[in-house]
Amino acid sequence: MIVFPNAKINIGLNIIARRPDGYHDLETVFYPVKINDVLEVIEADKLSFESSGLDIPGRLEDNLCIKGYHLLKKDHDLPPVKIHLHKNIPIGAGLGGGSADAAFFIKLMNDKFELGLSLERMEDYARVLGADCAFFIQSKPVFAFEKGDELEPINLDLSAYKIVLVMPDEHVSTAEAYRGVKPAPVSESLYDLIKTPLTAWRGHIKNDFEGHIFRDHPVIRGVKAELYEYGALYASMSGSGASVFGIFENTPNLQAMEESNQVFYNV
Ligand SMILES: C[C@@](CO)(OP(=O)(O)O)[C@H](O)COP(=O)(O)OP(=O)(O)OC[C@H]1O[C@@H](n2ccc(N)nc2=O)[C@H](O)[C@@H]1O
Ligand SMILES: Nc1ncnc2c1ncn2[C@@H]1O[C@H](COP(=O)(O)OP(=O)(O)O)[C@@H](O)[C@H]1O
Repeated sequence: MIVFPNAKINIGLNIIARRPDGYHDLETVFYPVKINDVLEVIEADKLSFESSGLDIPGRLEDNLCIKGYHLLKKDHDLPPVKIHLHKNIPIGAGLGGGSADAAFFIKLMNDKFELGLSLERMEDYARVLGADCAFFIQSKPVFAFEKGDELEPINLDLSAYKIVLVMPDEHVSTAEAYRGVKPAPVSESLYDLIKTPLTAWRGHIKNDFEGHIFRDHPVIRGVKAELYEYGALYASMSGSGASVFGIFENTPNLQAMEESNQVFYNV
C-alpha cells in the first residue's frame, strides 16, 4: 500500500507560555500544502526501513515511521513490515514532513491491517509521536492550540490564491526555534484574525519565531522581504523555519530566487 504524506504551513504562530512539561502552549493555523513524500508498506519477514530521495538525518530507529510501528504494535497484533519512504518534503523546513510521515503511517497501517481505529483514536496515537502529528491524520485546515495538538476545524480556503514556498539553503531545528523564543500572551487571538480578509493579514498575523530566527539567519529574513517585493499579499516563515511561503493573487515568476533557493510553485 502506498500513501502520499503532505506538508503543512503555519499561518500565524503565537507562542503563549512555557508549560510545566517543557513544551509550550501556542496557537497556530495549520494549512495543508501539496508537497508530498511517498510512503510504501508491504508485509515482510522482518521489520525494515529504507529511504530514497532526501537524506534523513538521525538514527533509523528514531525515524517517525518506525516509532509509529512500535507504538501501534503495543496494542495490535501486527506482522513485520518493510517500509520504504521516498523523502521529498524538505527537512528542518517547518513543513512538518516527519510528522506527516508518522500520521500517514498510522493511517496506512489502520487501512492495511483493518485495525478499525477511529480518526480520534489515530489522532491520539499521533499525539504521542509529536505535537504537530495529530493535524496530519485529517490534514484539513485547523486552528491548533495547547501544544499544537488540540485542533478545531476552520473554514479557510485559499484555493483562489497561489501559494509559493521558498526553501533557502538553511535549516532550523524545532528545538533551536523554541530555545530562542520568549513566550507571551496574545493581545488578539489568531482564531479571530484568521477570519479577517487575507489582505489585512500583513502586519497582524505573526510568527513569533521570526524575531530571533531572522536575527540568526538573515537569509531567511531576506527571502520573506523578497516575496513581498514580488507582490505577495501575505508572506511568512512557516513554523520553525527555514521555509518561507508567499500567498499571491497570481503565480509570480521567481526565477531570480531559484539560483539560491528551492522554489515550489502553487503548493
Ligand atoms: C514548531 C512547530 C510549529 O507547527 O512545527 P515545525 O515548524 O517544527 O514543523 C511545532 O510546534 C513542532 O511540533 P513537532 O515537530 O511535532 O514537535 P515535537 O517533536 O513534539 O517536539 C520537538 C521539540 O519542540 C519543542 N516544542 C514542541 C511543541 C510545543 N508545543 N512546544 C515545544 O516546546 C520541545 O522542545 C520539543 O522537545
Ligand atoms: N520520516 C522523517 N522524515 C524527516 N525527518 C524525520 C523523519 N523521522 C524523524 N525525523 C527527524 O525529524 C527532524 C525534523 O524533521 P521535519 O519534520 O522534516 O522538520 P520540521 O520539524 O522542520 O518540520 C529531522 O531532522 C529528523 O532527524
